[in-house]
Amino acid sequence: MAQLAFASSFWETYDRLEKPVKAGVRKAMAKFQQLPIAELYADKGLHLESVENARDPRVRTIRITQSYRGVVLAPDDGSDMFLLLAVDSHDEAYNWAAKRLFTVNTATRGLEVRNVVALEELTPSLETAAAEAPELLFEKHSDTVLRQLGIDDQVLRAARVITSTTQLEAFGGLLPEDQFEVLQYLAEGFKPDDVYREIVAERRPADADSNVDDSLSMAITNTRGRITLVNGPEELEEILNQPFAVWRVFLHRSQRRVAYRNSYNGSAQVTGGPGTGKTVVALHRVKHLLSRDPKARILLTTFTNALATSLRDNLRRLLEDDTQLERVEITTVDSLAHRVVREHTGSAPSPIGDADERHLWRRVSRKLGLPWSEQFLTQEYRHVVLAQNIRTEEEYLAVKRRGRGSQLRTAQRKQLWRGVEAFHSELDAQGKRTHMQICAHAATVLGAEQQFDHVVVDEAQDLHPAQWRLLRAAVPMGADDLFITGDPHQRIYDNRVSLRSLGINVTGHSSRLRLNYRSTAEILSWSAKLLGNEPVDDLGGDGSDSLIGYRSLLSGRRPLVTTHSSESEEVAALIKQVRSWLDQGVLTNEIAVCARFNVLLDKAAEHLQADGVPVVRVKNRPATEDEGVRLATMHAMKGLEFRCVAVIGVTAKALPFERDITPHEIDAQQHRNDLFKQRCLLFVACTRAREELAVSWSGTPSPFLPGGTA
Ligand SMILES: Nc1ncnc2c1ncn2[C@@H]1O[C@H](COP(=O)(O)OP(=O)(O)OP(=O)(O)O)[C@@H](O)[C@H]1O
Repeated sequence: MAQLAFASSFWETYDRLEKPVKAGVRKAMAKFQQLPIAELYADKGLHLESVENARDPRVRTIRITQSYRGVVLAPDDGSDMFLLLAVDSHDEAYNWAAKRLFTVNTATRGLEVRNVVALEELTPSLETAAAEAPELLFEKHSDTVLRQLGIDDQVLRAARVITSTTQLEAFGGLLPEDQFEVLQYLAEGFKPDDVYREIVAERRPADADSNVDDSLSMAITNTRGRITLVNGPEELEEILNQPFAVWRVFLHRSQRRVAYRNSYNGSAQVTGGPGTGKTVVALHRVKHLLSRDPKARILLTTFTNALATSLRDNLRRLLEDDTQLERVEITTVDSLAHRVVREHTGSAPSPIGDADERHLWRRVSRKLGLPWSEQFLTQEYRHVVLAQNIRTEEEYLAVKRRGRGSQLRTAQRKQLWRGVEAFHSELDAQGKRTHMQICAHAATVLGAEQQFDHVVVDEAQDLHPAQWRLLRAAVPMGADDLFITGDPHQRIYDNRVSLRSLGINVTGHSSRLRLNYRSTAEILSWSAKLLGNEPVDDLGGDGSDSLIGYRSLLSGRRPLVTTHSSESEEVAALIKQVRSWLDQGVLTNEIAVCARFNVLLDKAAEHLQADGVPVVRVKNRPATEDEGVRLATMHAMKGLEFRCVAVIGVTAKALPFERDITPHEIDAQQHRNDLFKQRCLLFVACTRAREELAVSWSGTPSPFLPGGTA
């Protein structure tokens, strides 16, 4: 009987295989566990055969279905260990198999794979270009140093022609995994000793100096981060049957590298477009921190209660040991603030909702005859007063109103401050506080107690400075204090911060993920156009961010974009669309219908139910397995994902929604920010779709939509 192992390259696409192909994988793998090696080779159904012109003679293919082949690495060391590398359509599988070479890293002793054909083709032309280059990326490191870190002859030759980190990243997919990571660390300015400690020492087996076994089976056993060994039929069944569980076992190297870096000398930040696995990385970071220090207490935050519930479920699945979960508080920043204030004062704070806050500002404005709208006042209070923690009139008169595009002279500021005081008195009279005030209060309490050793923040792009102050106060400043993940392109609440000014410095510890695991390339490229050409402020407020290099390896149908003559016609078309997805075998809980406002969702719900389709509101926090097409406003779609998504009512009236847009003449900067926030909202909604996206409207379409309708 053979021993089975699975490589990360296989898992990266496994989830996307059609059901019959997955069944074929299960059947083929079961044979490996049942048949003696000689019978495996003789088995007509499996058809285990070598690949003509393969660069690695140990590469074989197996039959999965009529049109799909699996690629495996067969033992040549007398062992019975087979490694499943990939499953793809017939021609793709052979093409992939023929170009790959597998080697054992001399330093980490792990098994690595390279695209040897592409490397051979590319290196000579780059050598010519490098001869002219003013600077080479690795010129300060000698061959000896690079070799000690596991760089072999072919990679050394390639490394010697690389001129920039962009070029290194472009090379990345071709290079052996551990060696590429070593080069990335060096390119980031790490000293060779630190790279040895972070990568080589972490992975090299303890007995590597005395045991020089370089056999395939030993290398496979040594490669824990990229290869899973599977023992027995039950484990096989479990690993192949868990939907969406792949991320638990394998991280892409760009993800692993940030999640499992032993330690950051301070805070760290990970950005990336939708679906690049930021949440996955945050969860693995928590796992790493828990395992590294058996006493560590961790705060893991996200933006909504629904996302906190899903984080808890996923973390429970990821951790091997249930007691570890007890050391993690998983919550939203507002709930944390609420708890801290409640525990400190002995009574629960009473927060005021957004609508009531606006209403209160309207009252104050009218009462004092202020010349500003409630919207202007709400934003001034939020983006200036609370953001910069302004407590007195003197502070307000002196403050730089960052991010605001209107001027306020001293007399106007004095007048506005009267408004702030009146607003506070009204709140006091009602015994209420805004969420941000509760956060500010909690920050002062936590500052004295510091209840956590590490803080991991997901969906960081929408946090207000008051919320950041609370997070900063929750953990002592030092190594691995905050680990932050977020995407500035998904900023839907227009909170901009300077992390540095809040005592959070991620300089030198900032990484970007570029590979999208969720959506097809067709959905991504269409959705990216929704953002227009506005520069996007980065997460920490130090510069701008972009989606350059952001891509998906998955492909599928182009988004279906349709216009309708009336809302009723649009809803009727929606019912048809949902029916067609259900007919294709998509489950109700894998479909979401999303609109800007609840009125249209109510209408959609009514018609879907009348047609016999069960529905459930995302805000009611259904369990993952609960039946029902998910209905959500665009805001509630944050962080979620579904196989099929219908975004309806994308009209010029809804997006942009005029009431939420500051008029240009009142504040030009805020006007731009408000508009962009709504573009982001549509972008977030559309990028929740894994396989199919349908976008529709009736009447005049939203100007945010890329031109052309179906
Ligand atoms: N290494 C991986 N292998 C396979 N699937 C992965 C991997 N990393 C992430 N995924 C899958 O990709 C999808 C998106 O991941 P995740 O939600 O972490 O992305 P995100 O960057 O947080 O997205 P968003 O910003 O849009 O909320 C999930 O289905 C996740 O399971």
